[in-house]
Amino acid sequence: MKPVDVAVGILVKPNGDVLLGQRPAGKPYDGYWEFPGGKVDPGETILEALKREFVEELGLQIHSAEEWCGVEYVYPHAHVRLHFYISRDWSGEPQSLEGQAFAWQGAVGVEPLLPATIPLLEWLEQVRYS
Ligand SMILES: Nc1nc2c([nH]c(=O)n2[C@@H]2O[C@H](COP(=O)(O)OP(=O)(O)OP(=O)(O)O)[C@@H](O)[C@H]2O)c(=O)[nH]1
Repeated sequence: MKPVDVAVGILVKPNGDVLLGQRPAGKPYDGYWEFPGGKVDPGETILEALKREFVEELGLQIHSAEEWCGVEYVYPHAHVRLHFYISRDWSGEPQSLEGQAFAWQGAVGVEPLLPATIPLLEWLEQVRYS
């Protein structure tokens, strides 16, 4: 399976909370929580995809974001290459434009999380309050 590039954004509030979304019904792993994002379209940079996904899914504008880390994971339905970005420079209030639930979390307490996303939480503790 050829890897698919996915742009994923970790939006951090000044108090350190991060935004998570729940995958809607009908998608693989529906009901699982993830950091918002989606597949990079052909001809698009990862940052462009990130900004587009946040507008489409949540009505949020990301003004700038910093590349943080990459994780590759093979699911039964896909082989993904996740590009995680951190942004503290965004505007708007999240809206559920695709019917998904979302939540700002301090210590991440929502469950279940997508398997590829779980190791990120520990790393995140080291940067979110910096
Ligand atoms: N946005 C996001 N996707 C993640 C995370 N962790 C993770 O494994 N993924 C995987 O990355 C892919 C994201 O693509 P997507 O949400 O645009 O695509 P999808 O599977 O819903 O399919 P579709 O959009 O073609 O219907 C999925 O395969 C998803 O399982 C994460 O934290 N955030």
